[in-house]
Amino acid sequence: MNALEVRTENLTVRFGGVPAVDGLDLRLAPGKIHGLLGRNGSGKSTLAALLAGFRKPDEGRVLIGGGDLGAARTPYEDAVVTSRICLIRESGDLYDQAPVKRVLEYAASLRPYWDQDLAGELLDKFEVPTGKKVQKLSRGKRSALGVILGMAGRAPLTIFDESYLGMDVPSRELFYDVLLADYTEVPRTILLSTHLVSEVSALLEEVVILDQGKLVTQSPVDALRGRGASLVGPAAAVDELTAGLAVLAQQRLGGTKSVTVLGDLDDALLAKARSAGLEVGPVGLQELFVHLTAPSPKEGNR
Ligand SMILES: Nc1ncnc2c1ncn2[C@@H]1O[C@H](COP(=O)(O)OP(=O)(O)OP(=O)(O)O)[C@@H](O)[C@H]1O
Repeated sequence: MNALEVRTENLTVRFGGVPAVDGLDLRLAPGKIHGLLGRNGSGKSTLAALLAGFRKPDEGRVLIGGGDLGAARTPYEDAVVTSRICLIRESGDLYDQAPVKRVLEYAASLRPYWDQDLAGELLDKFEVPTGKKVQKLSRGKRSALGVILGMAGRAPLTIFDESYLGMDVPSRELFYDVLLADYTEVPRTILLSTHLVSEVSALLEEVVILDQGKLVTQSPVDALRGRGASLVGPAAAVDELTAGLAVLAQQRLGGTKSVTVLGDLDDALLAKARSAGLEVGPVGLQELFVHLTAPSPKEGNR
């Protein structure tokens, strides 16, 4: 498996003295699909640019190693490392005046692991016309082109920074399917930066959550989802069993209620819930994300 490992040490970038990425110590294990989650302005794009070597940190460092690179090195101004990293941003970073086929040829010339057959297959699937200039593509087709470049590049570290936001729901679904199928065939380290948490949660193995440039948590998804539970069933029974617990979210439909609680449920409570006919499951990633990144009452906007 040619997948890169990413580490950051005290990684910091400031704009006008205000930190956008603030002392991050991270490790992205090789060969996994990681989610980079955070609210608007939390530092996701800045972090993605740092990992890809597009930007120099003000403090600390990024270390990329493993796969065919071997010993870890910093990506900034290192062409060997950056040729193995593909960052696709929402803007696309595409040359507007060029026809799609030129953009693809250019990407193929830069990317050591480029797969032309995959590119062709994805162009058909996403129905992106190769003869048109990039400038003439709709927003959704530009996003699809970004996704095609990111997937066909098969870079050992591939980062999608909200690059698929311009796509409609069926196209995003297609992207998730294509990503999973190709990752299974050719495992690499993938980082998906997004706030569409519920859409991508099934794809993710690990998540990094940022808030105001700081690390809130880095965890395998299963461990994170185990930090709480959801109980669904007759409203009266759900209310009785969740009284006094930390409730993250609740929903009622007729006589049925669903409540998400934080914290471990003890065995006695779980047994009671099951005997009352309630369904007990793990907490949703989106609900946890909202909880973990909720502004504290004293904080204003940045
Ligand atoms: N070039 C820049 N100049 C000044 N401030 C910047 C610049 N780029 C980012 N910032 C600021 O840094 C912080 C983090 O921005 P960043 O774009 O990394 O967040 P994000 O999580 O990607 O946000 P979003 O989800 O809205 O895209 C924000 O406060 C933003 O205003």
